[in-house]
Amino acid sequence: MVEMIATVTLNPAIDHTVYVERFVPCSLNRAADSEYSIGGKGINVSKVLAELGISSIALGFLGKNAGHISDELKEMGITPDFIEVPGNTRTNIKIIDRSNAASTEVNEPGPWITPEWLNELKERVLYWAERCEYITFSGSLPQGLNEDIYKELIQIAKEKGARTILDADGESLRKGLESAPYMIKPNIHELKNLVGHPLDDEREVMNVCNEIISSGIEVVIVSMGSKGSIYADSKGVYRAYPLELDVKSTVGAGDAMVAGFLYAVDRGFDGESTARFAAASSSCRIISDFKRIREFYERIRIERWQ
Ligand SMILES: Nc1ncnc2c1ncn2[C@@H]1O[C@H](COP(=O)(O)OP(=O)(O)OP(=O)(O)O)[C@@H](O)[C@H]1O
Ligand SMILES: O=P(O)(O)OC[C@@]1(O)O[C@H](CO)[C@@H](O)[C@@H]1O
Repeated sequence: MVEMIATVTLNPAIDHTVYVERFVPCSLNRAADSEYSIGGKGINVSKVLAELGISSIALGFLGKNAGHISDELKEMGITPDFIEVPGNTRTNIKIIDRSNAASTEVNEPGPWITPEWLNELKERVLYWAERCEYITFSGSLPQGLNEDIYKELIQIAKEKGARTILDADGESLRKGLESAPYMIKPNIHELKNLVGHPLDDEREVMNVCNEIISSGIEVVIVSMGSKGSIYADSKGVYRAYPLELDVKSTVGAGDAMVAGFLYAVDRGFDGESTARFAAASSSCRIISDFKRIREFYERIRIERWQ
């Protein structure tokens, strides 16, 4: 059993999700429904872990407007250990078109983080890395942080013996890889950005995964939205095909995959079962119902590719 898991969200968010019957750009759209939820990728991982019965510690920066995030996390059984910073936590807008479940997202940049606050965060990562078996680092960077921040934090966590998981994009992902995290979960767009060319053939995606594994990263899961996912470790590569579901929103589906991966690791699953469980967890996220996880776990179609 995993001793403890910490999630790091440097740039949390309040997600304002607006549902419209049919989204028309450049016109007046009327909301059929609207909701606010606490988010940011690491916080979402913690929330799904809680759904799956696993407690976690949530770290990062919170602005003056976001004290309620810690309260809500506590109510879910998650331990918040955020640093309160001047400025506001961002509000990210998610417009969901109910006719096809497509999402249009507008994410704010987030508050400005000074070197002083960053040093405090490094102290907390160091503290929790000594006590946790796994630490996830997910999402975009708030203003003022350098793109090598994940590289540095992963190094700190690894030196204290924690296994690290990175879900990032662009330069922060590229630099983070230099510290060889235990696992990464790029989506297909992030992987294309990383390699710098299109990846139209899925076998090519597999080859890129194999290259990443040979560079010292132990597990790669590439999520491909409605096309499913590819899981790779040193023992095998698995292709998971998606279920046809009545999608409510795909926002946070990738974070649910990371949480599903951690659950599987916690239970000592093999590669195939881990790929299956991570996919099942993301399927639950998109219909907002984690009670069906066992059913989805059984139903997901998996092929061994290597
Ligand atoms: N439309 C869909 N139908 C079925 N499954 C889906 C759909 N969209 C996403 N999924 C499932 O969720 C997984 C993760 O999706 P995706 O690749 O969109 O993650 P992501 O881009 O990291 O998302 P986010 O950043 O919002 O967390 C997919 O691999 C798949 O299993
Ligand atoms: O701007 P980032 O940090 O890349 O992504 C933030 C975000 O879009 O990711 C989550 C879904 O994965 C949302 O809760 C949140 O709004």
